[in-house]
Amino acid sequence: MTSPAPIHVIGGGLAGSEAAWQIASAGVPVILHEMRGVPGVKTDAHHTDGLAELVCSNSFRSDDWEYNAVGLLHAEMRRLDSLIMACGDANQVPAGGALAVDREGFSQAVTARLEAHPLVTIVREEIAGLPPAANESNGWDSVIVATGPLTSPALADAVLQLTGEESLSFFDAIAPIVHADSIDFDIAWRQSRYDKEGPGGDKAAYVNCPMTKDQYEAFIDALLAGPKTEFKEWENVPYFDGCLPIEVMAERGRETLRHGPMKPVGLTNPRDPTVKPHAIVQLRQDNALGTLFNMVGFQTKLKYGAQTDIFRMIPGLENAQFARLGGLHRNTFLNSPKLLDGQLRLKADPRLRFAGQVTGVEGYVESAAMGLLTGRLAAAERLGKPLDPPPPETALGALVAHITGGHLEGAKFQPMNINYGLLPPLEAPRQDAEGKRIPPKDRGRAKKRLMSLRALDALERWRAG
Ligand SMILES: Cc1cc2nc3c(=O)[nH]c(=O)nc-3n(C[C@H](O)[C@H](O)[C@H](O)COP(=O)(O)OP(=O)(O)OC[C@H]3O[C@@H](n4cnc5c(N)ncnc54)[C@H](O)[C@@H]3O)c2cc1C
Repeated sequence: MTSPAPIHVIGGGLAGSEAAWQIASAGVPVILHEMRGVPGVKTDAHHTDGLAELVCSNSFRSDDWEYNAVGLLHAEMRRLDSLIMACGDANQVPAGGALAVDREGFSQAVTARLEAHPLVTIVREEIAGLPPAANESNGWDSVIVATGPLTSPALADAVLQLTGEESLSFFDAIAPIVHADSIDFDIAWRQSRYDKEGPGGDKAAYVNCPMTKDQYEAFIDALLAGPKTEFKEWENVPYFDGCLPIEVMAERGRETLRHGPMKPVGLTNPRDPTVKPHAIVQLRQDNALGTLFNMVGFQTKLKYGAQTDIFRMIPGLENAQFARLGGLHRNTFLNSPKLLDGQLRLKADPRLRFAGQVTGVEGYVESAAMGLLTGRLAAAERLGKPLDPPPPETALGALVAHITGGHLEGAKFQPMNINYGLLPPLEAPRQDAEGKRIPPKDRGRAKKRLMSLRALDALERWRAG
């Protein structure tokens, strides 16, 4: 039997290494192109030539599959023979409930496993533009682009040419995202400014959180005093006027926010219609499922711990659970909901699949997870047995569904971590398996466990075909 033509993977980071492993494991040859290792060529964040280098923290975050969405993603990836998880597990260092790894040992293990695989060829070179034209045997008809948040400029420019101005971002400006079921609707209410109807006919698209003068002043004090993350020298993220960090707006004057994202006009608090709030924080639906809301205009460089403390000062958000916190980073990522199909192929040139952070997922584990999926999808296609992605009840399927379609149309697409809000909602259980009443305070946690069990069950059914 003749061997199938190879698949090319560009970028040997978290996503590309995992994709290459999955392709080779399916019996398909793979050529992995990584530019680090060429003298003088590297990104601003990488320091070594090792594959799957962790550029910052050494943590894969929580390893708790029952109650944490990233822990669930770990569990799903382990069941699908993930190289990144196997090397992470083999190189773990003590970190409580988190999975943290010895970064050098981890990267060396990934590199060694790939180098030793007979179907993997590693080429140290930059692909400095669109991949070459395909012929019958060179394999360039199936390419996975996994070049990460710091994709080399030559390749990023070529993708930009192919997809158009609005399609590739070089920075993210992320406002915090809150789980809808953690908002206190005894305080917050739904209404659009001036009851203006949206294109879908909705006059109550926003969630509004009112503030008195004292609450506003205390909030501004906290914003000004809160610890901020510094930019690295090379990051040099420009502040665009439309998306200034909220604390920078506050620094420009104590009233700036009241005339900007927190302006209290065109809104009436139904519980106190005659009193005009001094300021109002608005949240807008962020995903098609309606389980997540983003804080409008609240992009921030505040440190994560400070964000939760300060944003829980907002009336209605005292018990907010954050699906993700805000940030501003250098980050090359596609407008995936517009550009990619459900197989993570570029609609404008379907021989190109994208994987990793460049697709608009965020984090080591999420990036590797997208590598795992694209590797499997590309290998299945090469073998003439196309595969559907896992169902959205799984963490893997939920991530793909979000970046390729679950993000709300019209809203600006911003990178996303895995979280339970991306999975189809479930009613919080009132009783446990033995029929014992679950107290209301424990129901959210019980719901997460049910969602995790549902996910692993759905994954097994998908795996069984
Ligand atoms: C400074 C920084 C800090 C971060 N810190 C964290 C953190 O602490 N925790 C976390 O979970 N996530 C973090 N992230 C986010 C993200 O999860 C990681 O960047 C992750 O490595 C993304 O995986 P990836 O495979 O998509 O990209 P990468 O791991 O960056 O891999 C991309 C690879 O492609 C190569 N490459 C680029 N262009 C080309 C080309 N044209 N030809 C050939 N090769 C090319 C690069 O050299 C690189 O090896 C951070 C990101 C940045 C930028």
